[in-house]
Amino acid sequence: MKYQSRRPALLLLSDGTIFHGKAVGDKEATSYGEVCFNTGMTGYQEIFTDPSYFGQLMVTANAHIGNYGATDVETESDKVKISGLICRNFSYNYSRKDAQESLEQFLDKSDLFAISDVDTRALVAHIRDNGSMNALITTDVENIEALKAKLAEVPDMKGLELASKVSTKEPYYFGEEDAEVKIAVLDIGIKRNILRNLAKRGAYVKVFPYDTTYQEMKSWNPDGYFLSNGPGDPEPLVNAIQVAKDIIADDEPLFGICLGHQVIALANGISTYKMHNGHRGINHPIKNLITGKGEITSQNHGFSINREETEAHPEVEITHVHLNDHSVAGIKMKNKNCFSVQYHPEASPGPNDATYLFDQFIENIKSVTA
Ligand SMILES: NC(=O)CC[C@H](N)C(=O)O
Repeated sequence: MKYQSRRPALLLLSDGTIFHGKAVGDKEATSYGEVCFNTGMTGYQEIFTDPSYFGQLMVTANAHIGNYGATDVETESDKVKISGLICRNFSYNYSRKDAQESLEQFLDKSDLFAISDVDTRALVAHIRDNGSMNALITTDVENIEALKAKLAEVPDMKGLELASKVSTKEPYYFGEEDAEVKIAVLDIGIKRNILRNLAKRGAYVKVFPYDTTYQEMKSWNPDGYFLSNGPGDPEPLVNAIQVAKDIIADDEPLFGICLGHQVIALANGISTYKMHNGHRGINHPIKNLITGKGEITSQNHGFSINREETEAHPEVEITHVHLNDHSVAGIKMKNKNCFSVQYHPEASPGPNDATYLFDQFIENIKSVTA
């Protein structure tokens, strides 16, 4: 049954282009979101559960998805966060000793709708040339005109606040209580591997909901602060930007990743913009301008910070640059204990070239607590 008579499905882009495929699974479904592609060859489970992808339809550029199955540890949050999956070949079978279930079973638990047998090479080229846009995937292949009207109502990613949709509702702790340093995290969509990386370096972490104020975080008496990755446009994150401003004003140790990096830039009056196409993959080249060394990094972002404004800023220095398009990949504040990167040192998936940034953060904290 799985290999025969599969339901026809299609992808409709907001520019009217249609790509045909087949539904994975047997249900009727329609899913909406901003279409984006990830070029990583592995790490699909980590990608699908990354909260930064909330509200996005994911195209996997790799030709085979699902062939190494799923586990309950290769996850970056409690459930699948992408709004739909578009792939070339979906593997119902899997082959790996440690896998616990098939990708189909794993996606079913989050009720995720996926379509396969799509010409993803043509699709990726289309999105690359025409830029990011909203789209839908559906099994309702006879009702395109009605679906077009619904697609037109899907909000644009630019200006969209999504952190509140994925942030924790209640504060929680991570790591050992008797750890050397205490770090307060503002959760605007955090990936688990960031928490693992902090705890592994001797930090006890308290994770706060997205709308927590600096004063509330400070009352826990942390040694340092962290602003997480997350979905959506950074600009509407009024509270997070205020929290960053307050931390910087008090000159407390601060580190930000991806959305957190963009929030730190906005707190410094540097604007952000929506990229033609984001960076999503696990082989993005970065140059560290302080050491002169190259890094291969994991990336997932559709917004970026304004390069000219950063260069002209008297208190902010560019520390890392993306070698493909020279966009800003990292900054630090010249006279404050604050730095951030646009990419993902926690990888998951991806290479570990940049994990030194977590060591640097712990050193930054210890330099003031010692
Ligand atoms: N991974 C992230 O934190 C992504 C940040 C932001 N949502 C962007 O797309 O640029």
